[in-house]
Amino acid sequence: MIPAGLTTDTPPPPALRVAGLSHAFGAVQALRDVSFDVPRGRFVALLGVNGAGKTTLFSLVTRLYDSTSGTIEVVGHDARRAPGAALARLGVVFQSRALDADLTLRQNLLYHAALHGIAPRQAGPRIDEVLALVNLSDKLHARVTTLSGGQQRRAEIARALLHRPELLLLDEATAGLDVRARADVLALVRGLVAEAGVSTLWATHVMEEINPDDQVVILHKGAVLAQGDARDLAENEDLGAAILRLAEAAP
Ligand SMILES: Nc1ncnc2c1ncn2[C@@H]1O[C@H](COP(=O)(O)OP(=O)(O)OP(=O)(O)O)[C@@H](O)[C@H]1O
Repeated sequence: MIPAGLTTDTPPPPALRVAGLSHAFGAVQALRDVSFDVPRGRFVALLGVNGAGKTTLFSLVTRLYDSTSGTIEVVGHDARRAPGAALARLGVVFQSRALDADLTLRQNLLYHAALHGIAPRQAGPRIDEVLALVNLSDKLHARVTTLSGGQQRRAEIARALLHRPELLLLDEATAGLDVRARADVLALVRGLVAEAGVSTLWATHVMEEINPDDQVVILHKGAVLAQGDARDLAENEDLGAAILRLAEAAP
């Protein structure tokens, strides 16, 4: 007999669950027992200075490297046991460029649509859809080289959204942009979270990019120093100390 008000339904899995994840490059321990969740529909900031392990973490989640200890689940799908299902729900914007600079935006996106197995007939409308989401509809036939740095980043985000992922990973997405373009890209991603419900893991070393409503995971020397709501930063001594240590460690 189930008491009134309770149900047997299990809660839906988070967009991303990382549990006990470790990774070494030879003698270099890049990640140590890292655990955190990205809840559905949330913006989670992964904060860490250079070398903290953010890119290694992304490489493991995207299966660029095999994870041999710990687990990674994307919307409940184990990245190791069911990589196809996990990767289908994942969109990634890496630090390195993913678009061919000499091709037009349309040519680039058609190519990536084909890589994702999107049928040619569906690709056109899907490209229009993602370019509208990143405010680049008027650049469909522009060559990537003619776009500004901020527009190129937005185009990379459009590419990552082509297969309608539930989870978006962005690795230092504002790196190399001027102040205005940084703010535009960040506002765009926050809009995707708020309006399209895309769960997001935003890796950064810039504390100013974090809002009080965000959840924060602080990664330092491969380990999670602290995690929690950003608004608790001022009151939470552990988190405050972690931020301080992080700032002191920054180059
Ligand atoms: N392919 C590799 N071979 C050996 N060591 C590596 C390799 N990739 C990363 N590392 C090391 O692992 C640690 C974590 O690096 P990682 O690139 O993940 O950090 P990061 O937080 O993404 O920093 P950055 O923003 O500079 O890329 C560092 O000590 C780095 O030197």
